[in-house]
Amino acid sequence: MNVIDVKNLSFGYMDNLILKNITFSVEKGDFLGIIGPNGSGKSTLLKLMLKILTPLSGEIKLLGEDIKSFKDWGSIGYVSQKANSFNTSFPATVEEVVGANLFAKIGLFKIPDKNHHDMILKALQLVGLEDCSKKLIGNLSGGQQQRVFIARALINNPKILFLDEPTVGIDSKSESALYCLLAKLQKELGITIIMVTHDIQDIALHANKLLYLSESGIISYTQNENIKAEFIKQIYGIDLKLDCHNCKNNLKKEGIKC
Ligand SMILES: Nc1ncnc2c1ncn2[C@@H]1O[C@H](COP(=O)(O)OP(=O)(O)OP(=O)(O)O)[C@@H](O)[C@H]1O
Repeated sequence: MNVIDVKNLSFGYMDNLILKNITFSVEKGDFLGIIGPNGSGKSTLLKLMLKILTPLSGEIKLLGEDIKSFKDWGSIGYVSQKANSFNTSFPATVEEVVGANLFAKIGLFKIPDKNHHDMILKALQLVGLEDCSKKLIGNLSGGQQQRVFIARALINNPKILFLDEPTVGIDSKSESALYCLLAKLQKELGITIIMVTHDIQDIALHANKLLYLSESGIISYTQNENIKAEFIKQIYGIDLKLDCHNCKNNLKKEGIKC
């Protein structure tokens, strides 16, 4: 089943056309990596799929429904690029940051009840931070903070999780742990993952589909898991070693369970 269908999509800011006649689809449980040079429109494409922006022309369907009439936004999780620039000196605890996404459900001035606390704890358990719920967000590492933002996006049990450059500013160990977490969400919970990134090596290793946006606003797209290295070679001219065995060994060495 397709959870996202994008057909002949075009978009521009003022008279600057960024995306030209783009068509692709994403199936339930896919991990789609969106790659491409700076300014090619990757974040813009995410914002169109999240209805933050409106297409110039073309069609977007989420979970089988036209985005124009789509209402089930609880099924959609989003970790924006701005999560990276969240003011972490703000005196909020981890559970308050994660619970912020519940206010749409419980109302801004209502106090969360036990059920809501359980939802927060479950989201924190998914990202392995259940012991940090009372800590101030500013006292966590960059990688842990990124996990908190993912927990916030997971709290409503989304079917699709969009992430915009979630590995910016975190070290390679935290980055590996993040990919482990995403694989867990994809494989164990069946969450469809759409991630914008510049990490060609890691995304080619972990995503099962890749979409490359060029500077001219056109996409190249591979749905074939077996030709990801070939796809990257054609676009970037570099040879990638997509050796998952090695990657797992490295994670083991770093003490990360995957
Ligand atoms: N609100 C805006 N108004 C006008 N132009 C914009 C706006 N947002 C983005 N752009 C322009 O649209 C183009 C695509 O931007 P976008 O952020 O989608 O690219 P990107 O591929 O995500 O880039 P990066 O890899 O640097 O994050 C860029 O040229 C950018 O300057």
